[in-house]
Amino acid sequence: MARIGLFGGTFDPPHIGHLIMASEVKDAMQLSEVWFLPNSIPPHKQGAGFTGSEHRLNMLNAALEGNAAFKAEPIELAREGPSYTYDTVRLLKEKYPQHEFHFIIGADMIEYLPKWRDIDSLVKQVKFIGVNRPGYRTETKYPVILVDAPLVDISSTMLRRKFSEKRNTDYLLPIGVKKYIEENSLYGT
Ligand SMILES: Nc1ncnc2c1ncn2[C@@H]1O[C@H](COP(=O)(O)OP(=O)(O)OP(=O)(O)O)[C@@H](O)[C@H]1O
Ligand SMILES: O=C(O)c1ccc[n+]([C@@H]2O[C@H](COP(=O)([O-])O)[C@@H](O)[C@H]2O)c1
Repeated sequence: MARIGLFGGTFDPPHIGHLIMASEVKDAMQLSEVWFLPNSIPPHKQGAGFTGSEHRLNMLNAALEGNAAFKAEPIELAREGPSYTYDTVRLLKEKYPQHEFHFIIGADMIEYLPKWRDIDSLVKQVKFIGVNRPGYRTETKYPVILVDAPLVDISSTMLRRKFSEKRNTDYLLPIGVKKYIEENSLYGT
């Protein structure tokens, strides 16, 4: 049985905060791989306007290049409607009954867990691994295993703003992702 981390996100764009947390959780929880799940329609960002799935998947692949234990799993992109984690976990458990899945979330999502679809069943299906994030609390009534990772106060929102204002983004995201953004004129570049 392989221990797999599932890391869901919008990844618009992926940044080093995502990579550091995945890497720290992999080490702390002795995971063999982390599968990054770009969502199709983020359940709590509906109507917010985000970059198309194809660009987000391409940016994710660029971010994960060179790490054989990290891969993009576009399972949510194949489904219509909001990407509820409950549906994703059910499908993955059917497809890979031999794996033990751990779902990685940042502290903003720990706070939001009470609002997740079918959360009381979901916590029985998958182990939640929570990572600290500046400005958010990690206390919760749900069974979340906490992993302490170096705090990085970077968000995709901050990066989208920096790109649109033509400000410096060096070292905040992988160089391949930055190149992709500039080549495809994303975020007003
Ligand atoms: N700097 C960070 N520290 C800890 N957790 C993070 C960090 N950035 C993102 N996460 C977590 O990564 C997951 C995916 O996040 P997402 O792709 O929405 O990135 P984001 O930076 O929060 O994006 P946005 O600013 O657009 O809301 C979520 O569980 C989120 O809590
Ligand atoms: O299933 C839900 O109800 C639910 C509600 C909010 C967020 N999520 C998942 O949490 C992950 C992080 O979400 P986001 O929007 O911060 O990228 C992503 O995989 C989402 O699909 C899931």
